[in-house]
Amino acid sequence: MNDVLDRLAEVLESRKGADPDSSYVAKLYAKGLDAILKKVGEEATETVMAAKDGVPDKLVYEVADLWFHTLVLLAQQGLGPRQVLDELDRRFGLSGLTEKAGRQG
Ligand SMILES: N=c1c2ncn([C@@H]3O[C@H](COP(=O)(O)OP(=O)(O)OP(=O)(O)O)[C@@H](O)[C@H]3O)c2ncn1[C@@H]1O[C@H](COP(=O)(O)O)[C@@H](O)[C@H]1O
Repeated sequence: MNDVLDRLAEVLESRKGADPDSSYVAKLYAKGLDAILKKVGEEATETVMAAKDGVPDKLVYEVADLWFHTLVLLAQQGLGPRQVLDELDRRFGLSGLTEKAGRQG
């Protein structure tokens, strides 16, 4: 599953320096950080509204838009999904240790 994120991250990287007229991502990069942050904010709001509507397909669609735009943000900042997945993995490891410690205590 992470393969999708890695492959998408590669595409996002390849759009750096691409023609903004031929690529949505290149256009976002050209507009700059504030424009990307605006999209992240909009997609977060649309995600909240979709959850409130209670339509599962709509929620999945909006979360995909949100994830996509956060990946664009990470790429623009010189980061990628790998760092986020590593952080989640680290927390998962920590919580695993906590549960283990709890069981032992
Ligand atoms: N996954 C996506 C993806 N998800 C959403 N979007 C775009 O994100 C925008 C979502 O914004 P909105 O829902 O607000 O729609 P909108 O009103 O058209 O948005 P704006 O033009 O106002 O920003 C739409 O224009 C979608 O086309 C995406 N655009 C591209 N990708 C992926 O990124 C790759 C590179 O895209 P290009 O740079 O266009 O080649 C593609 O191969 C895809 O895999």
